[in-house]
Amino acid sequence: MLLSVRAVEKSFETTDGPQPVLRDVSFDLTAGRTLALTGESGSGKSTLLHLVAGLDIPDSGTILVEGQDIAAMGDGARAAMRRDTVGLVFQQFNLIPSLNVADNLTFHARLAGRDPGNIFALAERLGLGDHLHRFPEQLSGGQQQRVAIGRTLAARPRLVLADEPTGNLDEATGDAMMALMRDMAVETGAGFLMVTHSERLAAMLDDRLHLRAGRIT
Ligand SMILES: Nc1ncnc2c1ncn2[C@@H]1O[C@H](COP(=O)(O)OP(=O)(O)OP(=O)(O)O)[C@@H](O)[C@H]1O
Repeated sequence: MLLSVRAVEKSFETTDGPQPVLRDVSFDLTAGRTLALTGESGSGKSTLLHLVAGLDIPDSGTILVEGQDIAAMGDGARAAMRRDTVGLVFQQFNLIPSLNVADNLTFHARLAGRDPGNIFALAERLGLGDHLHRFPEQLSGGQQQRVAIGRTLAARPRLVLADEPTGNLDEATGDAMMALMRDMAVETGAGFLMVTHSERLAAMLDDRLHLRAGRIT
């Protein structure tokens, strides 16, 4: 199994004491499948995605990525897992301002020691074919977002995690980018987990997980 989440609980400390954010969350994601994570604002979606990405640790329960318990890993092993196995697409693009589009697109693949593949073909697919030599500040927000998506996918992660990755794009471009992310993830045999508020985007994926007040419903 690519991803197994079992009985995960997570609370955050507040001035009123610990506030439970995730309660008894369990699900699986198989390689090659796509899963939408939906739920109202504050239901715990981003918190769950951060835990799966190894950016935070659950209070109890287990998260296995390719059979490895990420809470049991040391910091170094968790960082290596994030670099080698997981690809993140967040709303903040975090492009490297001093690198042009071509070098931003290949950056993560090189960090992970992978061949980024045909960057021209990737740029064409992203609608960035004419922009490979531009720098991030010379791109629109939507174009920067497409670079961020392409950079993640060029590293061919086995688990692709996305948090509202098309939030800054118009509907048609957002749908096209979602389809591209989904297709590229599936083509490489990866699993794809995406947080979204959009019923339309959720319906484009194989399966759906809905959170209400931290529980799967
Ligand atoms: N680091 C933190 N410290 C304290 N509380 C937090 C922290 N991170 C999240 N929370 C709280 O946990 C709850 C769930 O937040 P989370 O960001 O996971 O929700 P979400 O479903 O992704 O919401 P949205 O759709 O608005 O992004 C919220 O009540 C939030 O205030």
